[in-house]
Amino acid sequence: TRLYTEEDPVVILTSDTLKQSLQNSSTAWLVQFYSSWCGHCIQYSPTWKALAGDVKDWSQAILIGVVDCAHEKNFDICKEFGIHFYPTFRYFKAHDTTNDFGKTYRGADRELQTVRHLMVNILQNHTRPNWPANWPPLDPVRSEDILSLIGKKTEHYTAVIVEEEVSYIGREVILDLMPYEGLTVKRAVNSDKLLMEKLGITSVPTAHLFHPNGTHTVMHVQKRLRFFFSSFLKLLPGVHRKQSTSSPQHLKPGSKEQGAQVEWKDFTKSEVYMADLESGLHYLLRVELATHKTLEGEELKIFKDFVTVVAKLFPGRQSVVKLLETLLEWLVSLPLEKIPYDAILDLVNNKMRISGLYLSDRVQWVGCQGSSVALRGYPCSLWTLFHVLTVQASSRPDALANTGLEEDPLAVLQTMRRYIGTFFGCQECGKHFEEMALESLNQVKSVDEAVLWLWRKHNQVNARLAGSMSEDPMFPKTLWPTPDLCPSCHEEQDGLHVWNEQMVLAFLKQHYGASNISPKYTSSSQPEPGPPALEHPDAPVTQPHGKIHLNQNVKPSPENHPKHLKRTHIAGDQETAVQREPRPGMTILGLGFSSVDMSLCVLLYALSCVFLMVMFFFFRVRSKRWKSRNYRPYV
Ligand SMILES: Cc1cc2nc3c(=O)[nH]c(=O)nc-3n(C[C@H](O)[C@H](O)[C@H](O)COP(=O)(O)OP(=O)(O)OC[C@H]3O[C@@H](n4cnc5c(N)ncnc54)[C@H](O)[C@@H]3O)c2cc1C
Repeated sequence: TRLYTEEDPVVILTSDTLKQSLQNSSTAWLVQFYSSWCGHCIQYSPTWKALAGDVKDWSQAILIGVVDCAHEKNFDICKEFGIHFYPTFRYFKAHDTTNDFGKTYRGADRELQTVRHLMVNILQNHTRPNWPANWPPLDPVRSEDILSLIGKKTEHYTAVIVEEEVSYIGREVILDLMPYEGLTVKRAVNSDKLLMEKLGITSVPTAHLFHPNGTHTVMHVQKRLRFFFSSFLKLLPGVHRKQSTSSPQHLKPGSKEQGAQVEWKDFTKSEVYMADLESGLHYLLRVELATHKTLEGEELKIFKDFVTVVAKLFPGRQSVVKLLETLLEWLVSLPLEKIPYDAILDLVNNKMRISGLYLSDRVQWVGCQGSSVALRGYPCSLWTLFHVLTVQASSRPDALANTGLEEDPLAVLQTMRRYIGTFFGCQECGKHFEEMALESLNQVKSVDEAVLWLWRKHNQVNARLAGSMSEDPMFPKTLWPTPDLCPSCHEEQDGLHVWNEQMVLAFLKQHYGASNISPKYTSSSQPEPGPPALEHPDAPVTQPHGKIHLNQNVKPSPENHPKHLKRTHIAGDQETAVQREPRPGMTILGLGFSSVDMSLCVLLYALSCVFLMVMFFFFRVRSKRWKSRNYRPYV
């Protein structure tokens, strides 16, 4: 196997792509020529990958590449570039037309922080003569340029990092923020006495933030580290990742899309919202599952396990938990090998009108709302649901007793893995998740490790998707929890950001714990229980039978979209509805019988047949015995 794959944040270069990538490139390059059989290269590969991940946001200025010189295809190109030893590190300037073979880095120190500083130097010095117009300056700015901002209204924020001349933090933060718009980051040095005096700075590094309205404040971060400064700036309101021209246009909160008013719901990042969890369950049970007409075999088992885990662990409202428990009882007690989806839907819709069971069919994204209808929503709620479930499994160890899943620290994660692989509409996501599970799930030995595993993998997905089309510019994908949510979770070791996992675990248990789930925006319109609903299948489709109302905030992605559902826009009613085809049922004497009714009938019929047969044989045996006992032959 190769040391680097497409999944890594490095650019894999070959004889076909190396020269054309380097020549007159809009970015500088730092390329490692390695050999996959060289022990040093193998040992060094995790550092190189970590470095590439660490500077992923710098990619408009400098890219990290690799060339495998042990690959037959690259023999000639490595010879042409004069590579004699492995690994060899070469850097190449941006906009270079000379076709040279780059400069070799000969330093013995290849630690991540040293190489990152080298990259800053490459950019600053090596590229200085023909500095690309779209690159932010890395040299310190003059005090006049900063002091002139005081009291001046501007269109965006300006952040000024004031530090020692030799410090790299300012330049690293400038590069970290390169793909973002809505702010400019500058660097100043503490030898600028006028600036120090005017801004009242007594210790460095520090940062000042000039707001668009002309005011300026000290940037309050819990730790004066690169990651804290960068993270603070990325999360400022109005600061978001630049969108490529092909990306969809995004909404500002409260703006209009397709004529429908998107009602923005205020929320806080430090809470989890029951409305998201319930909307996710609604989507899962009534939309995603609807693509499977019947459940049987492995699919049925996976669904049963999913319902078991959710019914036992979901810290939801009583009406929802009762509904899930009823669904579970029904699935467990019916010895059917094949269950039509419609029967499940009838239960989810509480067709039997059992008092106190209810799952709203309105989609209300709150913490999961996106700046556009196509972003966030369901997948966000699914992550949230599983984080909540892993935390519940660790805080309520007996909750899964007598389910067959007790004693298994992996119960929630395995259920999630199988659900995602079998039912989750985004197949690619399922494939990636399965790869991650195959790689390390077997190392999870306790329920606490399960909580951390899911957090780690979710961050891995965030890192992979940062800057991709599915990222909501208003909710950039970053390492989570961000320092504003959990300062003690973050530390720095040898210039590299590291997690304090003990703190992360404590934070996850608090954040996803039952007491941090806010009931705000949950719908309370529970219908009054009435007599069991017997409907004519041809009658106008009314809720809850068959018609699923989604408000404008939901738009299943094409891959999630059930094929047999018709999407319609209801004119005048700013609501998108998904209307199901009329379901096959049975009409007797004008009365409609649902699949639940039918299966109960069949079950009762079978039971009464068995009962009658038992009675028949019982009396036959008794009458034989009676006859033989009382038989007196008359001779
Ligand atoms: C299992 C799974 C696999 C996926 N794979 C892909 C994929 O391969 N490609 C793709 O394009 N999309 C994938 N998605 C969708 C993608 O991960 C996001 O869910 C989607 O883009 C919406 O992003 P979001 O901004 O709402 O944040 P999400 O990533 O959905 O996160 C939801 C919320 O969880 C919290 N959070 C963020 N990170 C963490 C963490 N590390 N630990 C705990 N909580 C956290 C935050 O509050 C965040 O708002 C996947 C979704 C799932 C459920």
